Amino acid sequence: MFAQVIVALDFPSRADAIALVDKLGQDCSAYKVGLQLLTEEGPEVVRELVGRGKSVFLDLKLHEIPNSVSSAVRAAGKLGAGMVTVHASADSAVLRAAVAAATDYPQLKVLALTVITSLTDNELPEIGLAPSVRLQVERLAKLAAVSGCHGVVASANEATYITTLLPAGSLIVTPGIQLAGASSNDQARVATPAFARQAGASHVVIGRSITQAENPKAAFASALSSMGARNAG
Ligand SMILES: O=c1ccn([C@@H]2O[C@H](COP(=O)(O)O)[C@@H](O)[C@H]2O)c(=O)[nH]1
Repeated sequence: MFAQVIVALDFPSRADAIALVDKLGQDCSAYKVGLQLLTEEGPEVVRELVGRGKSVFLDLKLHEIPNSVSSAVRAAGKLGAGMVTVHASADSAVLRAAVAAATDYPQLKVLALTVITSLTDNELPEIGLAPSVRLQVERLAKLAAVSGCHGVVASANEATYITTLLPAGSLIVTPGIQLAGASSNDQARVATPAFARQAGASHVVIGRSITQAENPKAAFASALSSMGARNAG
């Protein structure tokens, strides 16, 4: 299976985001909308992407009481989002509420966020988590599985063992992807697209390596070709 590339539209405006979408054209079919663009522009930008036939990963990183998470997941489904994120550490009741809310929206997949890719073993003690990223990811991936989530978000470095913890066909979505020669910026658990694909990621999320590249179309093509894929589908 080819891993699909999702380009993160971390932009301050709709105009900037859509300019990038226009540059990539038919090559890219999946985009991530996160807190910056959503807060700046509201849900209309998601509707616009969906209207253009793009698949939208709405990265809300929900961590709330079950009723609020459930309502937000329904709102994501109504917008036509294809994926939405919930912090796995919110607990199994919250994850189950998210999955139940998504059942009315067949296109919508609930992803449980395990450990954010900017963290390493060094930061976990100060936030009261398991002593290693590996252990914390394992705990939360198992929780996601028993709660019925469609997949998880983790770094590509954990993807291989995550595949042994989740039901077959689960999504493993990996941010922290670095193209050759690009900076890792604030990411800590980084990997190349080729590594992520080999490790079993179903999707790679790439932001700045593409959006801030001199030639975003060429950067996107290089990510695809390094994974042995000919197109985004
Ligand atoms: O653990 C996580 C969860 C989400 N993200 C998001 O992915 C992109 C990565 O952007 P880059 O510019 O390629 O670093 C960004 O939108 C994050 O919010 C993540 O990085 N790690």
